[in-house]
Amino acid sequence: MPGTVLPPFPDDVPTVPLLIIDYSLIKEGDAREVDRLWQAATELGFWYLKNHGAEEEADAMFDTGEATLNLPLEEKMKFEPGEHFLSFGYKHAGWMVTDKAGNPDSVEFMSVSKDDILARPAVANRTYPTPVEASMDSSVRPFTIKAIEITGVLFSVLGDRLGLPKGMLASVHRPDERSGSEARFLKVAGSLNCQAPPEKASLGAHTDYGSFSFLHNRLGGLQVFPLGSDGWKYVKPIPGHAICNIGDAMNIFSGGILRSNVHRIVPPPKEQAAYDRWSLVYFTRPGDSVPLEPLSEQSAMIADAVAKAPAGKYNTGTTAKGWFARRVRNVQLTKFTGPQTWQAGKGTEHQEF
Ligand SMILES: O=C(O)CCC(=O)C(=O)O
Ligand SMILES: [Fe+2]
Repeated sequence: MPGTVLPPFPDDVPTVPLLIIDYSLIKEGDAREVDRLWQAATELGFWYLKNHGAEEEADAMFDTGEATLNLPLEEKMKFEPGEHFLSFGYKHAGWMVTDKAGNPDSVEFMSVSKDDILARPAVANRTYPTPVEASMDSSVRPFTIKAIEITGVLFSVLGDRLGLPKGMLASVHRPDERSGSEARFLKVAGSLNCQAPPEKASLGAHTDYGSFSFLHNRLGGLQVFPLGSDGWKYVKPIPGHAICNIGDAMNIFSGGILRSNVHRIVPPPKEQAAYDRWSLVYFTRPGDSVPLEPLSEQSAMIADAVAKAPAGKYNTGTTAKGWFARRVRNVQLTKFTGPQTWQAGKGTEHQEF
């Protein structure tokens, strides 16, 4: 709630020391900072981003998210996507499974399609609750435009380092091509968190479906499982710092060079658990029709990585839209028939936990 003083993140829980990347230096082309970004994207696939210039837009979006997800359940349920949309609209807590045993999640989301945000007043996919529609000009579109701009700069730098022709990554993420890109508000009610054990997943272990996630946290609860680690580690929220991560599509395009790391949400640690957990993310996903295959013909470095990987590992045989649809479909509680459904919804780096 605006004005609520949140308890600090505890200093006695295991955290992952993400690299802090300075966006203003990346924009200037600072060679050392570009090296650090490359290290973050290839080793863990998660990093903090400071000086990104979207701080005010993100704050305004938290207000929009609270106004939206604090609506009565009955009102929010009018915006459930139904069968024909991928994820745009409202997802109630308990709609998804969190693990192969079929335990339900406890996160609710409102996901707003980039195509709707950029098309308003026209409707590209659907409409959203009044607080979202009424804030399109004041928060939703300004935040989205900043997120698209920041993502474009990071992709340009990562594309150069991958040996891709200039504009290659931009061409598979054109804002004017219909895609699964979306701004998402998330809430986990404190009343659910404080009854749950600290290890109970609110959102199960997953990799992100798309290319890149630009995430904003206030309370803890996000955890990452670094490769070779002895367990889950919290990502400590730092004011003004976004949390960025690579998703499956960039992992596939790069033949595995960029990492799409597994993460999950658990109740915020210790005293923080009693509070509602709000978060905000902009997901960049490739254009719907883009084949999800390594960009080997455009980069010798990617071709070499693919040649060294097990045969066919990165050949999905589907488009970005097909990949997204498969993953969303198989995580639904009502479609769950056993561990095989969970397995059928997995992404590039799924491991057993
Ligand atoms: O709320 C968070 O911190 C993470 C959300 C997330 O991982 C997702 O929506 O994919
Ligand atoms: Fe995620």
